[in-house]
Amino acid sequence: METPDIKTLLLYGLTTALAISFFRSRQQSTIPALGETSGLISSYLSALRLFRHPDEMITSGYLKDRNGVFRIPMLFRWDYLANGPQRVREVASVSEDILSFHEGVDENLQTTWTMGPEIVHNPYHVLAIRGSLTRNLSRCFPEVRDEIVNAFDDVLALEGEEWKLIKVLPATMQVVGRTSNRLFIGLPLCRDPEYVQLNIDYTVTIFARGQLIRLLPEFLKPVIAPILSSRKSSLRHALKFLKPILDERLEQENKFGRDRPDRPNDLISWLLDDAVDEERTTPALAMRVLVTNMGAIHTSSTTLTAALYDLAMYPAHIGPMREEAERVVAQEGWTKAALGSMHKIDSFLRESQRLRGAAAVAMTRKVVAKDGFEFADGTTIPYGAFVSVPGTPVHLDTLNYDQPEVFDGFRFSRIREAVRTGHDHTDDDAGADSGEGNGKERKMFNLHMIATGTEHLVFGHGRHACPGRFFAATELKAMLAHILINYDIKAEEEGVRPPDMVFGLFRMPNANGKIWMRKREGV
Ligand code: HEM
Repeated sequence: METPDIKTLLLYGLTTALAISFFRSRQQSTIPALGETSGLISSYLSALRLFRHPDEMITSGYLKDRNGVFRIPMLFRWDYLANGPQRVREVASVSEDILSFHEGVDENLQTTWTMGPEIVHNPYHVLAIRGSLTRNLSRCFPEVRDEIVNAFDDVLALEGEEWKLIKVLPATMQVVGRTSNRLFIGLPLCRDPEYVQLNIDYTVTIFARGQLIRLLPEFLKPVIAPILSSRKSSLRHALKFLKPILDERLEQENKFGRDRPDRPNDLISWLLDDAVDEERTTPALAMRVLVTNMGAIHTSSTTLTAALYDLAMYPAHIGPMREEAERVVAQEGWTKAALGSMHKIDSFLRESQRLRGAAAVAMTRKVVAKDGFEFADGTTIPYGAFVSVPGTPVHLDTLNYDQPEVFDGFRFSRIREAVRTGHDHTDDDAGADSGEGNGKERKMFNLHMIATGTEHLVFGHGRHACPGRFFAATELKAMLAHILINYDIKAEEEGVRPPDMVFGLFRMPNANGKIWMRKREGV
């Protein structure tokens, strides 16, 4: 079969878009809408306005009724946004058969076609990440640390004490790609530039192909989506690297079982702990490695990039965090437990995520219950619709944070310190959504980088909160501490932070931004 040409694809896309928008413009709802609902053109113009000014528009919907629900115009549909801590808790806790995270991702990224239906219907890799991977972080930390040191050396390639202008995002992608794969697959593959690049590119490919496939009418997908999808070619490329390793590991597992002293402690073993039937094959395992990389690389490298822009923009934070990193490492060495004592570094990363890490919306779910999803107050979201919660507006709400617009890197460590020393007089139940224990204990926990809450949504919240965040926090804190101890850093232009890039509801740090770096004297 021949690949359809671009004109044919555009024609399909346009026809579908028009049909859907016609339907959309007629959709009735009592839930207030942002923008025009009355006509085809006007509703498209509203969708376009939302694409260009997402934060501004969604904030206006949020502030109109902080506990309400409102609709926003997307290209093909109306999405619902639920405001207020009570509704965030409801969305966070409802089961997959009512509000589905995976069906939502499937529709937005066309997972069925781009990665395979088993990723939607049997996401067992999530269990491996939340369980075994997280439990093994302390034990695997020496390898993670070793890779961080080597990767920064190789990628920055700094000589002597000369300042060098570094393009941040490509550098952090390489470092995070290598470090993640040191944990997932180990040496020497984690240092193979082609393998690392394949994993970096995979996410971009999935997003691009997924958007194209989304334009197709459902009845054409079984025929055209496999041609547009890169699923087979990406898998073939991954197998070039992973097949020998996976073949051997499956053979050993079948021969000797899992209880053997020389069983490697890596993602392959953690996946094999839960993989059954057709998942215990080389291609199926290779696909899970790709998918785990997809969750890990871009998220963590954009977080580190944003934090480095903040470090260069607000250099007064460098001294106290450097002092903390040097002191803790001198006392405890480079261990995962030592990172737990780096409160300022943890706080800085959390603050950077609060201001730069949230998109305009968070926690997107698809309503899959046939009767729709009903909030406790009776507000109902219809079957098939998408519901999310506002992201940036929550992080910038004065009800949640003091002077929310201000970057205050030690905002969270200061409160932790005040709670620890008994000088904190704010409400003991503040942010009581996450963490265990009562009062003081819970409040301390809620301020850690990995703590999610109704007022901190960068990792989502509730049953689908990012399972990789414990690893992400470990590697990011170790990376920032390493940078502070070993390098000097300053903005390309003093006082100027490269502007974030915003594409509709997505936000990321500037991909072309640069900072100056040099090796510190005497280290
Ligand atoms: C700073 C880094 C990271 C950020 C900001 C981040 C953010 C997120 C967010 C927002 C979600 C969706 C939560 C929701 O809708 O409730 C998510 C889910 C997920 N993340 Fe992360 N993530 C990061 C790192 C990682 C890493 C390192 C891994 C893998 C080791 C990972 C694997 C996943 C997976 C598998 C899911 C899907 C969870 C599910 O199916 O229930 N993430 N992440």
